[in-house]
Amino acid sequence: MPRIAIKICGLSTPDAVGAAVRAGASHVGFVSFPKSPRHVEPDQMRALAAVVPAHVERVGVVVDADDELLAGLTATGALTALQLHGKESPQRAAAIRDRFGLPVWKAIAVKTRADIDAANAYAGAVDRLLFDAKTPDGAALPGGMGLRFDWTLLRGLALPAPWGLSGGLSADNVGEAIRITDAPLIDISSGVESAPGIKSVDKIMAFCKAVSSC
Ligand SMILES: O=C(O)c1ccccc1N[C@@H]1O[C@H](COP(=O)(O)O)[C@@H](O)[C@H]1O
Repeated sequence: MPRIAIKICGLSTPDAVGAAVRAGASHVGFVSFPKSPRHVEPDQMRALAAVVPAHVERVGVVVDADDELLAGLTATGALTALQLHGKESPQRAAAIRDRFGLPVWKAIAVKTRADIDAANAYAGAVDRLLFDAKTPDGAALPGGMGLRFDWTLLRGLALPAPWGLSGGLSADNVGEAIRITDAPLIDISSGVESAPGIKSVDKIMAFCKAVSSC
C-alpha cells in the first residue's frame, strides 16, 4: 500500500516546520490570510521555506487572493503549490495555474453529497482537490476551524483528480478517517495545536505516527 501523504498546515515558526519535517510530513503549509491566527507575511514565508528540505512540498494557502497577492507570494520562491481555500471558480483556478506556473489545489467545502459532486467542475482545472468541512455562514475563517464533515460521503467514490482530506482531523480520529475514505493525502492544522496558531511538537509527532500506522 502506498504511503499516505501528510500535509501539516499553518506553520509559522522554524521550530514547527522542523517538527513537521522530522515527523515525516510530505507537505508543509503556510497561510496567507490576515484574518487567520496562522497568517505569515511573504518574508516570513521565505524564511520558513528555507528550512524545508527539497523533498518536502511547500503549499501556500490563500483565500480569494488577487493577482497582486499571488504575484508577491510566488515571487518569494517559497512555494511549490498554491491551495485556493475561498470561492474560486474553476476558471479562476485554471487562470491562476496558467499565470503563476504552480500546481493548484482547490479546497472544496463539504456538507452534503452535492458539495462533493460540485468538485467535478474542477476536473482539468486543478491538480488536487482538498475536501474540507464547510464552515457556518459568518464564520471567522473558511478553514482551520477544526470542523469535520461526514467522511462516509467520500466512501468508494471515483474522484476526478488527485485529492486529499482535511477538516477536524486529529491523532485520535485520523485512523477512522483513512479507513472510511482511503484518502491518499491527509491535511491538518488546528488538530496539531495547543492554542490557535500555536503548533504542538508532541501533537505533530503523534499525528504523523497515527497516519503512518494506518
Ligand atoms: O488554517 C487556517 O487558518 C486557514 C485559514 C484560511 C483558510 C484555510 C485555513 N486552513 C486550512 O483548513 C483546513 C482544515 O483545517 P483544520 O485541520 O480543521 O484546522 C486545512 O486544509 C488548512 O490548510
